[in-house]
Amino acid sequence: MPTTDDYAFLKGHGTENDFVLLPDHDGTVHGDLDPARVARLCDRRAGLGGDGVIRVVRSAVLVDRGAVTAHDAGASEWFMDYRNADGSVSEMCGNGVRVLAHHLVTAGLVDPAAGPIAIGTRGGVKTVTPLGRGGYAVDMGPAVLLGETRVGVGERTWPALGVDMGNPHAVAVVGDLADAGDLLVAPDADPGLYPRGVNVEFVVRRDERHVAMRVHERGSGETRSCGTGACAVLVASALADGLAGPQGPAEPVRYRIDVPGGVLYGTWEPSGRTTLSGPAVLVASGRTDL
Ligand SMILES: N[C@@H](CCC[C@H](N)C(=O)O)C(=O)O
Repeated sequence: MPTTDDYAFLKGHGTENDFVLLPDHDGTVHGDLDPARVARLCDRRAGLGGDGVIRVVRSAVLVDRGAVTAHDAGASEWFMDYRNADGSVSEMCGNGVRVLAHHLVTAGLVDPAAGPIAIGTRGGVKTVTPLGRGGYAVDMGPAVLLGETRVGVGERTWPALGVDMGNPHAVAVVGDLADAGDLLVAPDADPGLYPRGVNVEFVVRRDERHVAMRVHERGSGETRSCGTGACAVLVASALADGLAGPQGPAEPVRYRIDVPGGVLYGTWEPSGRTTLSGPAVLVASGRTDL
């Protein structure tokens, strides 16, 4: 039976996409992670505040429970059990997986000298490589193109490209990032293409291979950054700029992606795989009674 002493947490962020981390190595503390509890933890006034919760748990625990597939866990020791701020489950989080890797390294739970850190996610295993000074590169896997679609905010609509990065995205090029309005409610999107909701990115060009984005995250609202969204934006931008075909580029294409909370770099490889680089920061640790 867990006590409040078990309820350890850490708080961290990647380009200000912020998360509550719940160490629960053997899955004995948080059970199935109640959605209402996640929402309370993420509440910015009555809770700790966060765009999502990451339960730090051994992959084998979730596989044994039938909570995730053996494919998603692969040979990883650690799993990113990710929840959005409203308690809903997401397959992947590109900023969160760097923050989790940083925690595993700083807590001595993995040896960074042993090579890239494999982390299980519901979007498959991701490998994270420390770059030094709190920077990490993540092999985000292939981007799967979902085709042309449309998104809307209020009366305005835009053409968008659907991209699956393990989780679903729609990327719309806009004239000005302010065109997306206050993003207090989820943009309109095609429920046929996105039966489980979608993360929507609005993009403007800044320079050659340099774009800026805002995002409305499924289950969390507007956030200061989204790593999977940045990779979707990378792919949509490279296609729009004629630097790649649907299968990927002939040579690696690298973009700088400015987000409200900082700067990310994404690379689309000829193999079709994408890599995301950016910072990971831990800001607090403690115990919560929530
Ligand atoms: N912030 C994340 C994505 C988090 C999950 C997303 N809201 C979803 O529901 O798919 C990122 O950095 O990728």
